[in-house]
Amino acid sequence: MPIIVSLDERSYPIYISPQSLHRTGELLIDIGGKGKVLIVSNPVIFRHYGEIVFTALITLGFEVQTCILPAGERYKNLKTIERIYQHCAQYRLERRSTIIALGGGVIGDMAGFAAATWLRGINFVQIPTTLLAMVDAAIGGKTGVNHAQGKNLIGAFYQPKAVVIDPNVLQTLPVREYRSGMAEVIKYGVIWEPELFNLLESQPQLSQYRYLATQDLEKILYFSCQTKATIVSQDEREGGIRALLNYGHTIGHAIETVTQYRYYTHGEAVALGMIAAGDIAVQLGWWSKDEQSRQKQLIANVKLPIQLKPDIDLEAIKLALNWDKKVVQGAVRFILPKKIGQAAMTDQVPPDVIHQALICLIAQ
Ligand SMILES: NC(=O)c1ccc[n+]([C@@H]2O[C@H](COP(=O)([O-])OP(=O)(O)OC[C@H]3O[C@@H](n4cnc5c(N)ncnc54)[C@H](O)[C@@H]3O)[C@@H](O)[C@H]2O)c1
Ligand SMILES: O=C(O)C(=O)C[C@@H](O)[C@H](O)[C@H](O)COP(=O)(O)O
Ligand SMILES: [Zn+2]
Repeated sequence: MPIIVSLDERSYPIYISPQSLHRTGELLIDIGGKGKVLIVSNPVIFRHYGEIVFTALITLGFEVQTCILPAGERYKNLKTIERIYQHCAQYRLERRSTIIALGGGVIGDMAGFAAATWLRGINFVQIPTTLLAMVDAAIGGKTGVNHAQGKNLIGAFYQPKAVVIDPNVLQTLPVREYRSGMAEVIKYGVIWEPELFNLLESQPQLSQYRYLATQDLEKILYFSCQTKATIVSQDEREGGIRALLNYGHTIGHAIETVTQYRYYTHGEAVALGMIAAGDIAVQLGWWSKDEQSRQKQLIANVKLPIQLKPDIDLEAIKLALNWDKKVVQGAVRFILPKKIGQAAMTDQVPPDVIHQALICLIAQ
């Protein structure tokens, strides 16, 4: 049974099943897809999985074209979106046509934004190929690109018609990207799901995909996708509870922007952001030193970074915080943990507390 993101007429299924890539055609028919399909991907991912998806669609009568974009966060911008539009125009995509994102969060965010805006919205399906995109980016309808001033500043809420997760594709995922996805999994454990946190803590080896037993990976995928689906179903446009999903992102996004996406993957920056947010929470008396060390230990067990490179300009990070989308009337708002499985938002964090958390992040 798929997990459902429940949003009235915009509700959609998340299928998690090995070999589901081979069933892309049937799944697309199930959700009413017909006619033209544009697969948006990058060269590495398309080399691994493009043909499977292409064939699955062609054999069921779809008219399939491809749009292969350069890989990397630094291409997540409006210039690349224009390339997708060129393909949409060249292949005359119509309102009933479908864009399929075959890739990680970068491809998903961009393909989704193009789908949201081409002809003011055409069908969109997510086939995430990174752990991070499976558990987070492909679900919930946040689409968009970066701007020179900051991360994801341009975008739209636009839900996919389905999310198709084939865990087998993780076999080719580079280990650094697997770890990056684990950061968002840890996030769910801290903000929402203590059982997931305990499951992660109980793993003897978390740092590589191949060390995880199949049933544990399945549980991790289900817990994570279910958590995201539950939160998004309650608050599609981040008017309230959805902001919890931004745990670790306030400082994480600032780190990514200031370092121009060169040093850290998104998940690595979020891991650092969670440690800093946890430290702020300790300073404010929101959560215990003991829970902060459990969080830090888990992050370290995954072999995600727990320290910021010393040459990074802390003042620049503090300035970049002002571009966070949660800012209200100039006040930066943080998601802070209260206990494992519970977090809340506050705009009452004194500047010296933020400064101290950043200093701690460097000097450990
Ligand atoms: N929309 C959302 O809700 C949301 C949530 C979280 C993150 N994001 C965004 O997602 C992006 C990060 O996504 P990501 O971590 O998936 O990184 P990514 O999309 O950059 O992919 C990472 C790398 O893995 C490679 N790759 C992907 N799948 C592969 C596979 N199966 N085998 C081999 N190589 C593979 C890609 O070519 C790429 O080089 C960021 O831009 C972030 O802002 C969005
Ligand atoms: O889905 C959400 O809501 C999230 O915040 C998930 C985050 O992991 C993700 O990185 C998201 O893109 C960040 O959103 P933003 O609004 O801060 O750009
Ligand atoms: Zn994220």
